Amino acid sequence: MSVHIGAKENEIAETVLLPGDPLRAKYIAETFLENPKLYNEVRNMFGYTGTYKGKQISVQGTGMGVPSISIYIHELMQSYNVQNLIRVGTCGAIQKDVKVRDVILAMSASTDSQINRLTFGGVDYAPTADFELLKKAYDAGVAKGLQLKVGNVFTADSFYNENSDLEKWARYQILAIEMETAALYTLAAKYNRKAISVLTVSDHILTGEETSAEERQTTFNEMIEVALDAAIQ
Ligand SMILES: O=P(O)(O)O[C@H]1O[C@H](CO)[C@@H](O)[C@H]1O
Ligand SMILES: O=c1cc[nH]c(=O)[nH]1
Repeated sequence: MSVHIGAKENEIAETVLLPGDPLRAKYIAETFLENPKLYNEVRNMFGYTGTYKGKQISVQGTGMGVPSISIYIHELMQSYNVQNLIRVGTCGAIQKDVKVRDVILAMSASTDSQINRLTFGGVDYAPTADFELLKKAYDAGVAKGLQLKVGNVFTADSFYNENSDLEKWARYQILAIEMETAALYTLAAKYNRKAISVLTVSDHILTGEETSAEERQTTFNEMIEVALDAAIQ
């Protein structure tokens, strides 16, 4: 096992879905995977492996924010040789034409996290999705008839931030705010692995519109199916 993941060698698939919420990991495993086996309960950050349309897939909760996801994906890549990392997360929209319940593919991620500036001596690094996975996810969404939004998201270090200039981020074409993708793309690049973030708009930050619990579940299903269909292509 690694420090935070209690799986044995070979218990984790080479492709892993990564929700922030460990209960979303449980929901995905129990709803979409055949024969799901729980491999991690350390800190209740559930991880499961099962099969989807005949291919072995794992799903691992990451917790919220850059430090938390960084721990899990580091250990998945370094201790379990995971090759494909697909975040399935929620986000808050900041563009008028991005609606609650839309599914977003994050082509790139801007951030106020200092993690890359610390790594690169104050120089900016551009965290970017893997093109192959991005295309697979896009094709999977189109095949399902979804109007996907594709573009730059913003990975924020704080959920409650009084100082963020959302109008400026929107003017610079940021689609939505979430809290992990910049770290996912940067660490995947560091270890030469493939990563994509597939996000559901759970709320609209400008209008205050939110999804109901039931609507969230249905919309989450679309995001999860896009991620799983991209994983098996
Ligand atoms: O729904 P998840 O995947 O946790 O993603 C979003 O939700 C959390 C904030 O509520 C942050 O982790 C943010 O990135
Ligand atoms: O990080 C997040 C996630 C969902 N909604 C937000 O406003 N922010």
